[in-house]
Amino acid sequence: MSDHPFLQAKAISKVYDGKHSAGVRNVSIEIQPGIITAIIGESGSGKSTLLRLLYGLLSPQQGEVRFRGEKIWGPEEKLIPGHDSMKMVTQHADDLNLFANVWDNIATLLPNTNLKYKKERSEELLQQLNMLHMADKKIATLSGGEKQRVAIARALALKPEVLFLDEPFNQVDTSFREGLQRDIRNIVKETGLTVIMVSHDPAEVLSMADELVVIRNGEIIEHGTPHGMYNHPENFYTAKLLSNCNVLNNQQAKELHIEATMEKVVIYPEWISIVQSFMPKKWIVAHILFKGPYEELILTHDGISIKMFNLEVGKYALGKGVNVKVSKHLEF
Ligand SMILES: Nc1ncnc2c1ncn2[C@@H]1O[C@H](COP(=O)(O)OP(=O)(O)OP(=O)(O)O)[C@@H](O)[C@H]1O
Repeated sequence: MSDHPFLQAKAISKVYDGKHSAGVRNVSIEIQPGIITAIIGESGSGKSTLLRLLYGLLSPQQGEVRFRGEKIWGPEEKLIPGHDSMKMVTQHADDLNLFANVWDNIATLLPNTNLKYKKERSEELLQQLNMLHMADKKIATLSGGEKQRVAIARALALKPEVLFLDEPFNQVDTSFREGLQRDIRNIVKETGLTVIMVSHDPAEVLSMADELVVIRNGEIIEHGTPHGMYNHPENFYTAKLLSNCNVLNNQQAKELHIEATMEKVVIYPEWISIVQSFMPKKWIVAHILFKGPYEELILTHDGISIKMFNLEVGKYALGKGVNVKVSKHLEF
């Protein structure tokens, strides 16, 4: 075992020409092995830039990236940048041979020196990604989600230690996404693979990642577990990234019996519930958005709107008056 950190960025910066604020500035981060780390942030915050710097696709202008103590060289320093133990899959799954079948797309990456191993490893990869039944299918006939599975199997063929995923599920149907996310989690659990992913989808990162890293304007502002960050975000920016939350000022919050000391009050929709009460019903059901298993209700009162989830679908009609209770709130 080496004493070096697994994967570490030390004060790295990459600022694009002519854009003083765009890119990544003075970022230090240590990636833990064997878990899924997700980098999240609003559009243009520098997520992809950070991922590419860690992978060696971009060279930092300052600072350095080290993998097990070994420097990761960028494209300006090395003909084949990065490290053999790292692979990246983007949303386009673009290195597939469209005219070959699934099996050949994977098997061609494995050496011919041991044909038994080649067959067993191809089978294992297809099994891990639930594609064994599609081994004979031509890539061109696959759906976006199936292609993405093959791209991931290819990336894993030579057993890299780190897999980078850049918005990997963007082109994948929602129904297909959860299965793929589960399979990746299983691979991480079974093989000890390290995954570093970029995503803008809160549901995806909350369910997939072990560690979240939040980036704003090219700087890391906080990191932690999905559970911890969701329930106790240090920053308003993080709360907004992770939840489609209600934001009120402290005066408006008084209408919900919240005496806030700070200016902004954040209430996640699931922290609001309708209660039976003899008090006058002051909140009016202004909109109902049917979501299948639940409804999203917009309640209004005195120019204030709040959003909540209602599991008792159909119970509250438009225009009905209700009373509400808030179980929790955040202040910023
Ligand atoms: N090659 C480039 N040349 C100039 N500016 C760039 C380049 N690549 C990215 N940028 C700028 O750097 C900033 C960060 O971009 P980056 O792609 O890292 O953000 P992101 O958080 O991944 O965004 P998104 O979620 O929209 O993909 C943006 O303002 C972007 O316009």
